[in-house]
Amino acid sequence: MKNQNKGAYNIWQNTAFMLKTAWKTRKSVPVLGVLLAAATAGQSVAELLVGPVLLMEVEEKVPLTSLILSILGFTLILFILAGLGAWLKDGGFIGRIAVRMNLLRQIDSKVAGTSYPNTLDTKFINSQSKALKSTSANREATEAIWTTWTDILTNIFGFIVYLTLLSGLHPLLTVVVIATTAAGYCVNKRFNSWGYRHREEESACHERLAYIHRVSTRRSYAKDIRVFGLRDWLEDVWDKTMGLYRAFVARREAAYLWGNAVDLVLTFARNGIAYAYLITLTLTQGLAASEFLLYFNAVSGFTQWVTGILEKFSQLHLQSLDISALREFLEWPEPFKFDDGEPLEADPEKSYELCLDDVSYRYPGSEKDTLSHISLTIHPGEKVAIVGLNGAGKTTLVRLICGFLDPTQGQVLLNGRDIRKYDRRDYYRMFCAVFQDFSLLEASVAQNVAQRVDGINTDKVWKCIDQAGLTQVVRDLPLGIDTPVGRQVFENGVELSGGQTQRLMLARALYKDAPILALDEPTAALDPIAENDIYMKYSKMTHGRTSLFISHRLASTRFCHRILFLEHGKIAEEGSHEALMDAGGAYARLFEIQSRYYQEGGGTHESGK
Ligand SMILES: Nc1ncnc2c1ncn2[C@@H]1O[C@H](COP(=O)(O)OP(=O)(O)OP(=O)(O)O)[C@@H](O)[C@H]1O
Repeated sequence: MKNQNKGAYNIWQNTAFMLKTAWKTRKSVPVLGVLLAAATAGQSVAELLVGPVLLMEVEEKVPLTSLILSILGFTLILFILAGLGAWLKDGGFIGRIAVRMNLLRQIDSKVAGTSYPNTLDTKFINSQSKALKSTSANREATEAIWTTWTDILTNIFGFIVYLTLLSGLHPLLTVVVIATTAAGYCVNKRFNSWGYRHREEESACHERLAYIHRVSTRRSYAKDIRVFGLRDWLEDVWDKTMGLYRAFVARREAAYLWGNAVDLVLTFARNGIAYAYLITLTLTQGLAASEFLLYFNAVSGFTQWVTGILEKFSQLHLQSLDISALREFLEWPEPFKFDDGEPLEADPEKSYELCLDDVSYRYPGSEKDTLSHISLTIHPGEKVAIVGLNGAGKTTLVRLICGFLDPTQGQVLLNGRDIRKYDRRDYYRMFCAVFQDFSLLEASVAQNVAQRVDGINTDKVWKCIDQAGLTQVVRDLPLGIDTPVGRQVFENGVELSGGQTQRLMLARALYKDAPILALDEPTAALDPIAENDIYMKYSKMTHGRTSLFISHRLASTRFCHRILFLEHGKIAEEGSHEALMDAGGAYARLFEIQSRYYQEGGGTHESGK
């Protein structure tokens, strides 16, 4: 485990990373930063010189016209440098945002493409929120680092010019100024790292607050919040978390306060020594007023440059830690093979056999296996149902078959080869799947069906919509297949009912035309007759194709060639519906109970089949 006070990369490595990113996104960003630093330092030097130079001219009694020309010259230089500074600052702004957006996009891409188990891993999720924080605003590390580096360069330019000016004074003075400032920097650095060392605590508060915010504002919670009076609960959790966060911030500020106090004492001592020396020099060697003014300003300015350099490096250190956290996220290890895996071509005309060889699976942190010692072969073209009560392990089994999870023991084989060998993205191309949670896009009907923006085959979209039984519904929409779905992005978007959405998902699965179909209870929200109708439709559409149907409503899947009845993570019974009914075991008992429920309690749908 790496030290939390240190990032995986140092300041220089992170600066190089940002330069590389900027070079690919906006080359102008670092260039404008350097020019801005030169303009700002130049302005400061001009401001330093204006008083002493004019005073010297007065002392030397130069003609009035020369004096006026000097004043005008300085005014012009200051005007140009200030204008140039403002122009460079504005010019770099958009570029800096573009670089940050590039990194944000990389985070999105990592999240969307990462190995599925990472998405269930709390450490990955925490790392993700740190990475998101570092790219979430203009003031955050990935954008603020440019300002910090510009400030450092400004201070270094100023430091060099002022050092040259002060070279006429005693070298010990320069040593004292640098030494006290450096000591302040070291103390500050120690205190400033407090925030980073306690980032997990801060991140936990942010996560919880963000969750409450999501629940409070998400439409899907709106009804429950009202019916169950969840508002009080939400407000309670929010208040308690805010209390924890406030306490955290108070501790952090206390740590920073100590750092600032030590720094203040050192600054006081440093300036005191410097000014005492200058005054002694004036009294003993009789410096001219213009020289006194120049050195006086140079000494105070010089300390400011040195402090500036060290303070900005301290700030850069914090920003570097944030950038390190971002890079660690982007480089988060992938347990699955992607580009380094063997390619696999999904051919709907080819036969595929899926085999689970003594497969067990245990969720990370769990004390027992969710699935244990499952051995199963799904033959090409076979329709297999996986049924069982809630929590039996059906979804977990589908996750293993679809390659979202790898077994903790045993192997999943496709045509006899361990699926871990393949590029996982290629393996996913083998499946068209519909899961319990729909992933409806805020996009047009056609884009939802084809899952792409360009190159949509509209004839195929209409065909799939027709097969899914949605033709009339889509024809009645204002823009047909171009009608946007959902109202979060589009004002004129349409809201589809549960059944219509289900059919749209069916059309999407048909459009994908993959060799294996997996349905994980996508019909849970539908009534049994609608569920049966949908399952039969899927069955018909995917005729001859290997298919998996998961349901806890046993009647929905009795058309399948084989039914696996899952209990406590094991295949308790297996066979056709008729064979299982004849056996009179747990499946038959559950089927009777469910049939009775639908006949007596829920309605007459099951009896009607
Ligand atoms: N991400 C997870 N981490 C830990 N345990 C999990 C996770 N997902 C599921 N489980 C556990 O695994 C067991 C099986 O869950 P699974 O979702 O596979 O069952 P299921 O048969 O599909 O249930 P349902 O019919 O309710 O969807 C449950 O006890 C569940 O709590």
